[in-house]
Amino acid sequence: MSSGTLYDKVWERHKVGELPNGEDQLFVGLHLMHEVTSPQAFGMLRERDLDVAFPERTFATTDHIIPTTPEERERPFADEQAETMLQALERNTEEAGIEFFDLDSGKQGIAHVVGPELGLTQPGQTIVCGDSHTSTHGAFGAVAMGIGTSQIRDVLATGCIAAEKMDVRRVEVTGELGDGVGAKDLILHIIGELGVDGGVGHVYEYAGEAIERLDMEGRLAVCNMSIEGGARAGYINPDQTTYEYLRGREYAPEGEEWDRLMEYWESVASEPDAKYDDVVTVDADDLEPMVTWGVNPGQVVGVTEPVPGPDEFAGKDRDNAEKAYEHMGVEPGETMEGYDVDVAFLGTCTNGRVSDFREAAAVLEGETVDPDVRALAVPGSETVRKQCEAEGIAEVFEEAGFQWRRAGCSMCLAMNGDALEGDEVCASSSNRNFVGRQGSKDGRTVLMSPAMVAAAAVEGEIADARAFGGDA
Ligand SMILES: CC(C)[C@H](C(=O)O)[C@@H](O)C(=O)O
Ligand code: SF4
Repeated sequence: MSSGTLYDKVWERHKVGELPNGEDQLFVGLHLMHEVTSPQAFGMLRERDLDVAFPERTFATTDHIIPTTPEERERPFADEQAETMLQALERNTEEAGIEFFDLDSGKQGIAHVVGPELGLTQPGQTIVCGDSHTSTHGAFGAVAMGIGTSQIRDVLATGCIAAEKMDVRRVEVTGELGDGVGAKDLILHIIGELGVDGGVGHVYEYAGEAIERLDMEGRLAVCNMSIEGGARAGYINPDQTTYEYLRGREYAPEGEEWDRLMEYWESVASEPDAKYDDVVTVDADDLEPMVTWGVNPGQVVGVTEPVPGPDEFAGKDRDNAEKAYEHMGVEPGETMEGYDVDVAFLGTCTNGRVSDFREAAAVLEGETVDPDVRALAVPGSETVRKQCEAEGIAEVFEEAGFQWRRAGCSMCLAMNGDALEGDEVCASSSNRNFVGRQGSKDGRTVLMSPAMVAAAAVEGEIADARAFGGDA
């Protein structure tokens, strides 16, 4: 078992007791909530006549079902199911006294974008949300994990969850990312190397030179996709980059409280002699912009590299590769560069932050979206949207021919009506390329960085963003 790691320290600090089934009872510092997974949990509380124990530790937002055009956001929504879900969240949060970042708050957005940017996400916390991409928040040096409905019920009723402690794998990233290669490329490469199931039973501690050099938004993108590599959570030890990002944010501590917490934050970082259950090394030198060729995030290659052939896989991986070639219509041995694209989608909890839009705007500046491409820019939050509008980034997108939308998950999961049609191919900055993920069973998703999405939008096919002098 690991010891002296941030994961161990934060876990022990929040452990209330051991349960007969071997799990631990863990106190939760921050609980984020969205409309999809919370209604059932509130229903369970009502059945037992229970109150919410720590409403001040829970924050709610609406992201999955929310329309992304101003017209469609008029209430009541045209989509009755979406309207019902939003009303349930409004009622539940109001009755419990939980702060809800609603459409009028100016703070609405994807839970994993909102938490960090408002300073709710802090180092050394235990953070949960009924959403698998809660791993995102680990970028601050927090133990952050997705939970299921019964755990949402438990955290609402008691402030605690029952959880099983995982092994810790240190993912040491050596070397330096080249120009036009960023955090998204790195995490896609890591998942390609370790496999989509590689992290099962583990949390990943990302460390090493290339990780330390990432800014907070890059670190968020890396930790976001931990779950796509099978890890229960992922984190990065807090450092000056973390503290500088956090200071001054709306919900961040101030004054003496800041000093007091800073001592705690510094104390939870992994010890230099910490013991890990496993250590793997990944090299960032010579990495290219990465693109997926298949139907899981681990089926990935560099943009100028050939798609691997069936002989390069064994067993289940080989079957999965065969299925992927067929669904995607890709030829082993060819590169993904030049693969036709119908839709370009920029946003999500992986790449819907200001730096992502800046990166894509650098590619789009003075360029025009291919007339055959439907291009959507969906900020991860209303805060991101307003910041991009203030910086003139939104204008670059609109002038190039992108639709500039309101904040939400949008076409990542297509729960809000933004969806692929037929067998459209989408160049997407999201995190999942599963069959049917973007709302059409024949739809095809190619995961890539924001700069690469912009390049694909302009070319109408997958293209190397480095040719645009894009600054990833
Ligand atoms: C709807 C939600 C429960 C789901 C998740 O847990 O991740 C979604 O956010 C996703 O990305 O598939
Ligand atoms: S943006 Fe996508 S991955 Fe993130 S929470 Fe929404 S649906 Fe899930």
